[in-house]
Amino acid sequence: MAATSTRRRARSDRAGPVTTESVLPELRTMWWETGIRARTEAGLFAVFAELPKLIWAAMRISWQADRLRTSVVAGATVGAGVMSAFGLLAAQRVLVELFAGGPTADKVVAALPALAVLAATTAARSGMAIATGYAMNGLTPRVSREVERGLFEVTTAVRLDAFDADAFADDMERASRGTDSAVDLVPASMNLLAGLVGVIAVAVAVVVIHPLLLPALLVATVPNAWASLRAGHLRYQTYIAGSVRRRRMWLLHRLMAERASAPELRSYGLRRFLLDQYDRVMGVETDIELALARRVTTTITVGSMIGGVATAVVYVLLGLLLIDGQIPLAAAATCVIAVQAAQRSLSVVTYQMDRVYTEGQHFRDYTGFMTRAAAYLPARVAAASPDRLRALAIDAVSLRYPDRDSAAVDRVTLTIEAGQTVAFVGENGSGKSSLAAMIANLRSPTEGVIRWNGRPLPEWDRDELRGRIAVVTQEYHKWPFTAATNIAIGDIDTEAQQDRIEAAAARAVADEMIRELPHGYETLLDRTFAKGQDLSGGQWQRITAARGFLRDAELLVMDEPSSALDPRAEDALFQAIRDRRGRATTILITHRLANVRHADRIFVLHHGRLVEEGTHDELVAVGGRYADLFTLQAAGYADNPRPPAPRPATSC
Ligand SMILES: Nc1ncnc2c1ncn2[C@@H]1O[C@H](COP(=O)(O)OP(=O)(O)OP(=O)(O)O)[C@@H](O)[C@H]1O
Repeated sequence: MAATSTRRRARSDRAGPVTTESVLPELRTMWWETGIRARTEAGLFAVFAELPKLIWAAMRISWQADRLRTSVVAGATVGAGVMSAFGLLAAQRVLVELFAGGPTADKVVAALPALAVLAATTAARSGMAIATGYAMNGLTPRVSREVERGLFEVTTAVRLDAFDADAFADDMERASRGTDSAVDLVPASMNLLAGLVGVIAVAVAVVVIHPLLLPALLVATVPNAWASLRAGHLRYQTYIAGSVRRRRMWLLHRLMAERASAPELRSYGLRRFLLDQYDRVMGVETDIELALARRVTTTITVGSMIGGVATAVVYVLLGLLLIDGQIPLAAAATCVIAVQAAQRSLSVVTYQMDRVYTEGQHFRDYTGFMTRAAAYLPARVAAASPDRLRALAIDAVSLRYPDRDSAAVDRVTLTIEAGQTVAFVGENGSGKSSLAAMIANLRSPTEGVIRWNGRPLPEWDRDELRGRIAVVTQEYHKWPFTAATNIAIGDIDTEAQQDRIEAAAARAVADEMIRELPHGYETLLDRTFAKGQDLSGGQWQRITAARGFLRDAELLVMDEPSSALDPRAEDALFQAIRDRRGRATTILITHRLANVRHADRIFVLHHGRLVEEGTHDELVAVGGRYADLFTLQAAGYADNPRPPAPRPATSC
């Protein structure tokens, strides 16, 4: 047993064990993380400097979301602060009257006007608090909608190449956290403003009573403010540092708990392997969280201790002033009320400052993302409406993915005439899908130009062009909608008509299969819904092909449409593709070369370059790369593809 495990260890050492670092290299610090961390390590003064900007940002987004409610909240907040100041001064007046000499009845009568003012300000403050709460309840969902919709408007509009950049995915994750923060930032900013107005009101009242009490008030509250801000700062740093780790955790969650990965997880026995990864990533995460908790607790404890001592100093100072006869008893009593009110308001301020700062940082991730993502938005040009396709010219076109040394498509030049069915052929990774994606206007060439009727693609109206091209991608998406909707999204701008959907399904050999589903075309194709169904790979591919056929587009790009189809379905699908010849243009990408025999033109790609082109017969006659691939595949169908290897001679 021990020998077996030693052998196993020795073998795994030689092969290089699969470790978290080799599988999850992102766990290492990345350049953009370092940059952001440096920014967060700016001191507390920088935090103070930032608060007005953050509050302003919150006000702006709130204003954009709902002007009326924002005005109500802002007006009521300032009004409540003003009422606090009047209330405090009225309270002092009441105490002055009550502590004056003379019969009690006379003192009460004298205090009545001030008492009335006190009651009115208290009632007004309560009314404003109710108005603020009511307006806030309506404002929050509107703010949430405003920012979230803004984010989705950008994430659905950015060019496809944005998703190739690793930093973009992280940026987007933090931005979506930022949309939640906006919902917290707006009320936090309003509460902070309310607290500030309250503090100012108390400060004014205290100065009126005795100016010396103001610095004492500051001493009593600044340490807590510092501690809260420091804690927020620490939390934000940790959040940034854990961004990549969280993404990996999320991935591991999905891999271990989702249906899609469940069969392979079991068949390859990946349970232990994934749980190990979870433990290691979680171990790092827990250590970071514990270190953070220690630092936050220390900071808050120190702040509270200093704050407590400072409050005691304020009360001692007040006692000394009273004994010394420097302030009357009524003023001293008002002062105790004022100190408590100031502390209440200041604890609101410090707490809300923490929230505004922390949420504000996340919200800045959102606004920063929105700015950076703008660089990935397609250029807006006054574009012409494309006329019906006559010819597509691909002129010295290259595509280079970020962080890849070689070009995926390398200076390819070819022409496709309207009505032709052409095929892109080549080994895995030769650049077929990348070239098709550029022709379909999903990606832009890094060099060269693609012309639709002689004019570069970017000069045509993007949306109209999209309406003329249908694409069936190799990595099709299983949309969590009904079978009918899954086909209808092939022409989402047009009202879905059942007969069109059924006709498209019939062309893609999907009609009969869909009718056999429990609810026919209305069957939900997602197991996460009640009564939802899943389909086999080939059945999904038929639905995807139907989506491509729905529009009967001028240009149809079909990337590996039949890889999972049975022979009968495959034959019917290619018959439907052949039916388009002369009428509409089709670009076909497939490894099943028997299906491209009838193509008008076959383009052979190798390492991104166009190495051969011609009809099937021409290419076979040339005896080049296409002929090799075709012969190799055809041999698999021959009666006796390879002569049996000669047996070794045996002596009798
Ligand atoms: N989004 C991407 N980011 C980086 N590299 C990519 C990306 N997509 C494709 N590639 C690379 O570009 C090259 C061409 O890929 P492409 O998908 O165009 O090949 P293909 O001929 O369609 O392959 P297959 O027959 O396997 O579908 C490959 O080396 C691939 O690894």
